[in-house]
Amino acid sequence: MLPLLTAAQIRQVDAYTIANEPVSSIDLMERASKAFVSWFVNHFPDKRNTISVYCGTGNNGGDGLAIASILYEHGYEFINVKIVRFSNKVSPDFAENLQRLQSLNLTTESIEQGQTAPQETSDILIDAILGSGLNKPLAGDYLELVNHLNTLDKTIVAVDVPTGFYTDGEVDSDAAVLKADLVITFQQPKINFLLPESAPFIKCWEAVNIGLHEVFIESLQSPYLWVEEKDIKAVLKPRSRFSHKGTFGHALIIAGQAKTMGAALLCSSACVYAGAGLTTACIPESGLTALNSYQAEIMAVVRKAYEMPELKLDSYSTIAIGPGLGKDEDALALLQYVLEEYKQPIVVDADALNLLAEHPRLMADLPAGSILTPHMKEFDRLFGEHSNWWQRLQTLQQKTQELNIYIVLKNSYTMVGCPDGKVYFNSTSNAAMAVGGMGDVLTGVITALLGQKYTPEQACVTGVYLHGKAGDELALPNRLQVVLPGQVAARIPATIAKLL
Ligand SMILES: NC(=O)C1=CN([C@@H]2O[C@H](COP(=O)(O)OP(=O)(O)OC[C@H]3O[C@@H](n4cnc5c(N)ncnc54)[C@H](O)[C@@H]3O)[C@@H](O)[C@H]2O)[C@@H](O)CC1
Ligand SMILES: Nc1ncnc2c1ncn2[C@@H]1O[C@H](COP(=O)(O)OP(=O)(O)O)[C@@H](O)[C@H]1O
Ligand SMILES: [K+]
Repeated sequence: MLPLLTAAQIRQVDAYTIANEPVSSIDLMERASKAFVSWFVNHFPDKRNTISVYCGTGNNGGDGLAIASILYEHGYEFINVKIVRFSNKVSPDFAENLQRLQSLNLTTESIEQGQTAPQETSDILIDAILGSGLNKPLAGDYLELVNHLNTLDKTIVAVDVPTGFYTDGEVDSDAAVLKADLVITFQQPKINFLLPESAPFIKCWEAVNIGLHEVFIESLQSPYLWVEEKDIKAVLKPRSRFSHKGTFGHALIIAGQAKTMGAALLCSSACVYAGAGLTTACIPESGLTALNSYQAEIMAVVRKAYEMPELKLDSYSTIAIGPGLGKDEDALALLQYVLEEYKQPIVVDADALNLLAEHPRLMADLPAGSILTPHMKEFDRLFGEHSNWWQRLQTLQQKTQELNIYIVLKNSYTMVGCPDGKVYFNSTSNAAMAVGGMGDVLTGVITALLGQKYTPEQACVTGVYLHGKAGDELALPNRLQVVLPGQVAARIPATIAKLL
């Protein structure tokens, strides 16, 4: 897991690395700039590109100067360096890199205070004006320059952070930010890159490792963690030779209504594909034929209106409740029954979440370690309206600790909040997965993993990763704009196989 740090923590790590590793500040800057260029060259291999590098006079600008030199040495000939001299403060590494640059045959020009931005003829602009040192919203000359550059319709590649963008804390949707087509960021994605409010400012980003002191990074104990493939590989367990269906748990999925049987089918089917030994769906009578024809492997317990089905809850190793369940009295009675009778962690999704929101007293009855899987709207119904995602992230940490549960807050970088306050950010999934029913599949996958004796934390983190990865494997190679939930469910075994 890659710890995600705030800007203040990153400054600490930079300083610690320089003090404790055999690397000077200027060499660390050189390392970062080389890492930037190695990605840049991948994206823009044509050396005839005309490139303007806008450099502030702090360390972000220092990176910009080093990047200009390295690009030039790589054979990019058409480089203009534009030094934004709006401040009299100059960082030592900036000054040193400026001196180094002067030995190369590169055109540099300065943009002075109060001066309007000069003509721009380059195709690509590299933004090294301000980075993680941002400490107030842009104003004055900076604001004017950024607004002007935003009107030019050029390809903008930001160094570390787009100028004007806060890497943590609340993001103002009206903020003045130099909008980046690509951000090549150092060491780790910045926390706010992972929240939807970054969308207007950042089209895409890449993180490049610059070798900051990893032991010190760990020692900061950031609650925010980025999940990588190696983390999932370390958790997934291959099946042993003498295993049998009883080894992998019996999952009960309480879901579906006449008009929303699809949710029950998708959820139960995903549970089967994600490896549950046995899967039983508790569904309305009207859905039985659909269930049997959709997936022969699923067993059924039939519900009749106004009648509690006979459920021997203790015979199940795990229970999920909610997809397509509806919110009528029967649904509420079922939820209450499960909360009263079942003492192991359960998975609560969709309508069961909405029932919890309408009857918040029930939340105290959730078995310890249970998993809620809301999307943004369900989350706000449960815990109140939020005006931004940073606030939602804080509530996620607060509620998981208070209720001793896990919350999977679904998004393009789905967050898994844990009872100890940790939050995992998922690195898989894509917009082709924005299709109704996709969440039902996720619930099925998490439930199956829980039944296979993964801990609730592992079930959430691994389930979210596998679900997104299956969607990526289906959509990305062929640039599909749409993948269907049923396809994602059926893909899960192949996704797991690849990781094992
Ligand atoms: N050794 C290091 O510390 C490393 C730093 N790196 C680079 O250094 C950057 C951070 O550098 P700095 O801390 O020098 O900060 P920046 O270069 O981001 O900003 C420079 C200075 O501008 C001022 N400023 C902030 N917000 C402003 C605003 N709205 N209007 C006007 N002035 C403002 C601040 O005094 C700030 O220190 C990173 O983003 C990264 O690019 C990399 O070279 C990796 C190593
Ligand atoms: N733009 C996107 N990028 C990445 N993942 C997405 C995107 N849109 C949706 N998803 C994923 O699809 C699922 C949608 O869940 P949800 O909204 O509950 O769907 P439903 O209620 O229809 O089943 C979530 O796991 C979410 O992470
Ligand atoms: K920048």
